[in-house]
Amino acid sequence: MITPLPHEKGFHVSWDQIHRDARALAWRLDKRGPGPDGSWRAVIAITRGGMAPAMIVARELDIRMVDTISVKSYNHQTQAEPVVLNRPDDALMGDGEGVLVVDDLVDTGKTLEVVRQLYPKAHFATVYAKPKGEPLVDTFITGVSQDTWIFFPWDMALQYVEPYRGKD
Ligand SMILES: O=P(O)(O)OC[C@H]1O[C@H](OP(=O)(O)OP(=O)(O)O)[C@H](O)[C@@H]1O
Ligand SMILES: Nc1nc2[nH]cnc2c(=O)[nH]1
Ligand SMILES: [Mg+2]
Repeated sequence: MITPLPHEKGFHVSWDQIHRDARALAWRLDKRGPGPDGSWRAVIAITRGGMAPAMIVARELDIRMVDTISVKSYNHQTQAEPVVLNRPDDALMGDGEGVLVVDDLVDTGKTLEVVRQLYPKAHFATVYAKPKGEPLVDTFITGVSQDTWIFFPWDMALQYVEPYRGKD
């Protein structure tokens, strides 16, 4: 078990924001693949957080070959060693050349490290990146400080909040 780091700040991402940021990621990756026309062979989502961004990237870049690699690292905010629970066929993946691997974020980089070992020639893209994980990611959109916990819309619900005057 790895000791959890304190997260002093929260960065709350709405559906609208993740949609915009995942689109920006797709546009940045457009025509940057190793295909003759700059295309990518496939999009691989790192589940579960990478699934929504990977879907948006695949849609924007018109890539129909989409698969998943299942990696579990965190239980809520507590980190453990990443475990690969399921992965695509080796026939599709090879060494990863021409494949876009997408995740919602890179934090310590442990998850990407494990997937990179499996597919060293793949291109690794995340929507958000914390400083420790930046060396592990090839393309990302927004940098977030290490002491921030990112809250995604699929982990949240709208809630009643007391009026400001009603507190104390
Ligand atoms: O860079 P790291 O420190 O390894 O952390 C990043 C990973 O942690 C989260 O996944 P998590 O294991 O919580 O699973 P989930 O995607 O199913 O929520 C996130 O979606 C990344 O995949
Ligand atoms: N939702 C979420 N999952 C994570 N896994 C590692 N870091 C984070 C984070 O900041 N937010
Ligand atoms: Mg994840």
